[in-house]
Amino acid sequence: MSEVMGVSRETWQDIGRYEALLRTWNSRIQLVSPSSLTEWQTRHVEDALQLVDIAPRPRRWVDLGSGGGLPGIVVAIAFRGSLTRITMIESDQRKATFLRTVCRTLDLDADVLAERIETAPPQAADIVSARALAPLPRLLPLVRRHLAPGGTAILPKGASYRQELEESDLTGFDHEILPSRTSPDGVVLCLHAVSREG
Ligand SMILES: C[S@@+](CC[C@H](N)C(=O)[O-])C[C@H]1O[C@@H](n2cnc3c(N)ncnc32)[C@H](O)[C@@H]1O
Repeated sequence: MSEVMGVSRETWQDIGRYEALLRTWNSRIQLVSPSSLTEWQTRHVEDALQLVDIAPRPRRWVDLGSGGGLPGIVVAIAFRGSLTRITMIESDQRKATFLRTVCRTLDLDADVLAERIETAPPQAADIVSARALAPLPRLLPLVRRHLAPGGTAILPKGASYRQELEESDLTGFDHEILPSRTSPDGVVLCLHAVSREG
């Protein structure tokens, strides 16, 4: 277990503490679908950890629509002790309370904005992630609001990604499509915000 995806024993211990909190709270507020918990490790944890491998040393990471903390909490655990600062934006107050409880209990260097992504102060992050939040055409304005020039959006997507790309205005981005390690039909879409200069 400690060797999975090159993650340390301490990180797995923290992920285990997060899982315990999530399972307890999930009986009161639905943070993830209960049926998905049977595949907790692959469907949620490894799905989030693959994003960390794509962005090895960011300074500011913002996760949009974090829900129960996926990928935001897993990212914060994985970057514990580094210079990376994580912010999760989640407008549902009960979910935001859960996220703050996890951050406090695990002493994570992360914060939670219980606000709408559209009106939260722009974060100028060098990495923006969003999982299961919205189709790409609706997601792009939200990403643009919080991404710094030269930053990268890392977006796990399902089989509909081709159509979403066709329907999106990617002006200002170079894009890269990486196969998902955890979902046979899925990809991780990376959008690099290119400089307008030159
Ligand atoms: C389908 S859930 C996905 C949660 C998590 N990212 C995951 O993969 O499990 C989408 C989350 O985004 C939040 N959300 C949706 N629109 C939002 C907005 N405009 N501003 C902030 N949060 C939003 C919802 O409250 C919900 O928790």
